[in-house]
Amino acid sequence: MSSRQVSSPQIEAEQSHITMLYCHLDEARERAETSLKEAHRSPGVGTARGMVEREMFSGEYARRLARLNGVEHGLCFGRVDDSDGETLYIGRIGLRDGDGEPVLIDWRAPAARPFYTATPGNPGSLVRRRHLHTRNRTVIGVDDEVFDLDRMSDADRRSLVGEAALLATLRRARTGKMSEVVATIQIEQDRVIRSGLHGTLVVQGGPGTGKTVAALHRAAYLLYTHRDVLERRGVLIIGPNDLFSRYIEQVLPSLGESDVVMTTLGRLYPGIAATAEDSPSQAVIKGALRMAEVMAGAVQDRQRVPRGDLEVKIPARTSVRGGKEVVVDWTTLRVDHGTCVIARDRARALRSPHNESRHVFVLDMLRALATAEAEQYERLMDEEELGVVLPDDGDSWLELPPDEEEMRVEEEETLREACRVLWEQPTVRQAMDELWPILTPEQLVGELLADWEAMLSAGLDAGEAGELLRPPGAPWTVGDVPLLDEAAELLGSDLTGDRERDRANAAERRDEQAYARDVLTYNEDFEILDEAGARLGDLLDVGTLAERHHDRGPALTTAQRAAADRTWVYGHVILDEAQELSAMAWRSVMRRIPTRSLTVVGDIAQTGSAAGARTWEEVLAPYAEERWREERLMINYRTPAEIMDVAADVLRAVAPDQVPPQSVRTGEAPPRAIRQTSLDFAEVVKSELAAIGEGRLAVIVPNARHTGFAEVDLEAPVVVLTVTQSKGLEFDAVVVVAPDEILAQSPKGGHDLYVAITRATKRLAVVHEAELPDMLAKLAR
Ligand SMILES: Nc1ncnc2c1ncn2[C@@H]1O[C@H](COP(=O)(O)OP(=O)(O)OP(=O)(O)O)[C@@H](O)[C@H]1O
Repeated sequence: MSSRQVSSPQIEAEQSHITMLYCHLDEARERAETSLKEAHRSPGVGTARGMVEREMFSGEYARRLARLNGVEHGLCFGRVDDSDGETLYIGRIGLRDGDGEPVLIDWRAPAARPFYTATPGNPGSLVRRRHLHTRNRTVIGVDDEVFDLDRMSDADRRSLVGEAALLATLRRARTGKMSEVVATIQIEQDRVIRSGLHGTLVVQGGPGTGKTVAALHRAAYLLYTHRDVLERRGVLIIGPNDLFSRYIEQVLPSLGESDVVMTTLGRLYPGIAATAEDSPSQAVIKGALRMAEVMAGAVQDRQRVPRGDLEVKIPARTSVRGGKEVVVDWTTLRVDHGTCVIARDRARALRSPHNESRHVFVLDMLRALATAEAEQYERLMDEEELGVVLPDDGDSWLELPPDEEEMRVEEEETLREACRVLWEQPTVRQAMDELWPILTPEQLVGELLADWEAMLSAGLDAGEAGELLRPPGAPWTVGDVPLLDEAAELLGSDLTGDRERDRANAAERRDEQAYARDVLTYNEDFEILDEAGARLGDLLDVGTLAERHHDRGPALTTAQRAAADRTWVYGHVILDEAQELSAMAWRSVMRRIPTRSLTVVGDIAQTGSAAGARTWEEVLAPYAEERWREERLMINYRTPAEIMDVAADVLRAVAPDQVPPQSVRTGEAPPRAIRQTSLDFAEVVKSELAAIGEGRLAVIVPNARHTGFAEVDLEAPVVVLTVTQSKGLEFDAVVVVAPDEILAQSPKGGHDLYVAITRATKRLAVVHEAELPDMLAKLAR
């Protein structure tokens, strides 16, 4: 194979093709803009149907416009020529000319695949792969890889010069934001990206092997290939923290895809944004699967019966004083202990969520109270009758004995009415709330973790409870989120008062669905075609349309609806830095994807959380058993070989069974160690910054030294981070401070050190005061 840069006539030829493509893009944009404006002006606005149509059309056109705007930069980046003389241009989206002929192939389309998979040893039918470099809309360079010089024309052969597109990309200074790599996807990454939608795919790879970038391109590929399912159900991407989400947020929009839900483990439970971290020992306790039983125990403990009989005071006599009804006499109703136990057990036996079975418990208890009230009343009557002689009117014997069934119905009605009256009594409600309260997940978890005895009763041992005990109202930690999610499952929704509303809502939804079906049928002739020729009916389903009609506010995208709904079931979930998830966190994630259509991305060797994964087999066993597949990425695109050599020693010391990835680049400055009597890193930072010229630098410090640093701005030239914060990120230069303290800061300290030193793309300096750990012996002094 030869690889060269082509001469200026070739660049000119490519320029005219690129100019033509941008013309098509502009036209497509104009069409979308005009349609959007027309949709806003569409007739019938004001009527319900008009509003729905307007919402529906403008939503779709706005999305299409955003997609077209997102691909402006680097619209076309490649070209392949095959042995039959056919040429295809590869770009971020597909475009057709006026005759419907494809002029640009979407990188995700099957026809584009040879651009990524052809190798010198296995070129398929390709004779040449060309990378086109553009700035704005101008072609500034072209790289060719020629697989079959013999099959090229003489003119083409003469025009070849070369520089590997990949290496040029990798050498660029970092900006603080991850970029897409659509022009230089490598074969092993292509396999990950195009792996089928179904089932669980684990992408295991060392630092810098492109796991994150491949997973994001996979999201774009899956949305393109399975748009029907995935636009309806949504794609969820879960990252380790907000900083990481900010780092990757531009990748999908720049690939023309913005309709995904991006979240973190701390935000998985809607309404809570947990950022605080637990200590390693707390994380281990909260993360163990056993916590599911503890949570169930905590719920059971909130389904109480009194120690003895239940006694509830209710008003016996009231009188109106000063316009107000006041109680002048109370009476006590008593329900024996056994009856209370039966009521509790009957409600529990339903196996419904706590808040939903409260209804059954309360009804049984009200009946018992009403019966007690009736008995008391009868006793009173009997007592009164003892002293009173009824006048004999002589006729009473004539009354026929009442029919048994009639009596039963009458009694039942009296009982129900008595229950209803009792339920109005604050004292009765209070008693019910004490025995079987309506609980929110926040109440259950918050109160449990602030109550040592409650934790013991729920199933934790004294040591564990002591470890987790915290003041009421303490901030939520990331480790609390799976507990809240578990609690939400166990508690269910609060049904009191909601039943009627639910019923009304369900009826309204049915109407809306029928109406939406109507609109879609009505619009069958109303052909809105996108580039792929899809009609409205293909773009929107009845559910989505009905939902938009229902909201009546701004049209909600699937992503927006999904993000606000804890019980939303996604079409696909991508889990990054997945090695950090505890067993309880896996449980929460799996709830959102019962089909197990999941991409799990991570590196067992980088596990920093004490509750994190040791093997993928172990964490996936409860959910996917043997039914998952693995792709391994072995080439490190980030860290140069000089730094990776040092990192490999660390890995050997802390995880000898793990294989370090091979660096694709060499030739950067040797990483060095600087011993100082104080750990003042200002001078080192200054000299490293001068050495990289432009780009970004990170100082990675032990947790205990990370105090007083403001909110991290990844686009600033220098940031100071903990190892946890630096996970998944990269910088041109990295200064690691006090490696001995990083090693000692947690049971996974060695893994943390491995993560810290593999963040650099060019330069690494280690500042230390204590003796340098042996595993860093290869650093230059
Ligand atoms: N095919 C590629 N073309 C260009 N750049 C690439 C390619 N693959 C990876 N890179 C670059 O390599 C760097 C590392 O990629 P990424 O962050 O995805 O790795 P990772 O495996 O997730 O690393 P870590 O485990 O350390 O988080 C990024 O800058 C990414 O853009």
